[in-house]
Amino acid sequence: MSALVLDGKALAKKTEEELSTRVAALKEKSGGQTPILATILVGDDPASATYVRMKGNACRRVGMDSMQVELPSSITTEELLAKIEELNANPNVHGILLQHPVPEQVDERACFDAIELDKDVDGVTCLGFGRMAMGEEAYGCATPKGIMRLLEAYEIDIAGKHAVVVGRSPILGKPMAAMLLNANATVTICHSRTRDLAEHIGRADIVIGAVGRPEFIKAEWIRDDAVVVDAGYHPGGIGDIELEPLKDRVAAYTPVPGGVGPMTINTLIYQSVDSGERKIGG
Ligand SMILES: NC(=O)C1=CN([C@@H]2O[C@H](COP(=O)(O)OP(=O)(O)OC[C@H]3O[C@@H](n4cnc5c(N)ncnc54)[C@H](OP(=O)(O)O)[C@@H]3O)[C@@H](O)[C@H]2O)C=CC1
Ligand SMILES: Nc1nc(=O)c2c([nH]1)NC[C@@H]1CN(c3ccc(C(=O)N[C@@H](CCC(=O)O)C(=O)O)cc3)C=[N+]21
Repeated sequence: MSALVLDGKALAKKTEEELSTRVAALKEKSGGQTPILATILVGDDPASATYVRMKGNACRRVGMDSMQVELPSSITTEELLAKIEELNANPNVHGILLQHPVPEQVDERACFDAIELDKDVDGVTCLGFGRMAMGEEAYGCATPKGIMRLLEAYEIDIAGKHAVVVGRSPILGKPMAAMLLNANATVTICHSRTRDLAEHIGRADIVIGAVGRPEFIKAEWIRDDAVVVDAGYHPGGIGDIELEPLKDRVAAYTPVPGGVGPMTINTLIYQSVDSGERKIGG
């Protein structure tokens, strides 16, 4: 039997149609105002520049504006904090994205946490994470929230299932685990100090690959009928999971590309529209 393909690209496209309608309605009501997402790119890493450009393009597709801030790689923490404060104070800015990673002399955590909670549409602040983890209202961290939206759209059962998250980074693995826990999964979090990784993965009903190493998670570790979510992305369209041998024996999987990536961007835009509606009045 061939597996269900969790098509993030298609879901993102469909959602963009709904978002376009909401943005147009907001514009109509407010005499021309649209939600605005400010993106901050520090330095000249070409991959980061591409992602930020894709985020700006997605804003345009739904009729939103974006404000693209580009800063030199020599910037200090203080300078970046000052820029974030300026965007916090700008009433025309409804969401702020600080692209990760920033240069190593910059305190990324301090800069993420400087983002005002109601503009944290990428879900990267400690406060937003804490609220989300406690089940309070907050914008979700974009990649894990995008994965949750994808699983929900395909009516994948989570409650009572054993989910194994491989990776515990602040903007992916850790919030992913909290979201799955809130959805009543039994959650195992694996990381670089985990022993017997293959055995943990072998017990998973749902596997989330977020390791950052190409095809590090082997197909043979994953059991038949698992739901496989590959959050990894490497040049050439390779994920963190060896997907090819799984395609005819698991229950469902996210393709790379076209799975998690488009949902990350879509979630950022979705939450920016939510923020715009709250501030402009939807
Ligand atoms: N599609 C999308 O929208 C996005 C995709 N990504 C992709 O997701 C992947 C992960 O990204 P990110 O979370 O930022 O990466 P990080 O490098 O920040 O985190 C990687 C995690 O994997 C763990 N890890 C590393 N080696 C091993 C190992 N040998 N065994 C078990 N765990 C290990 C690390 O453990 P430890 O904590 O112990 O160091 C860490 O928690 C990357 O491929 C990235 O490109 C990321 C963000 C968005
Ligand atoms: N503050 C912050 N928030 C992020 O969400 C964030 C970040 N920093 N830093 C980097 C990672 C990476 N990331 C991706 C987004 C979309 C695709 C994506 O759409 N990929 C396409 C393919 C893209 C291509 O063709 O190159 C796909 O998977 O189909 C990938 C990766 C967001 N990130």
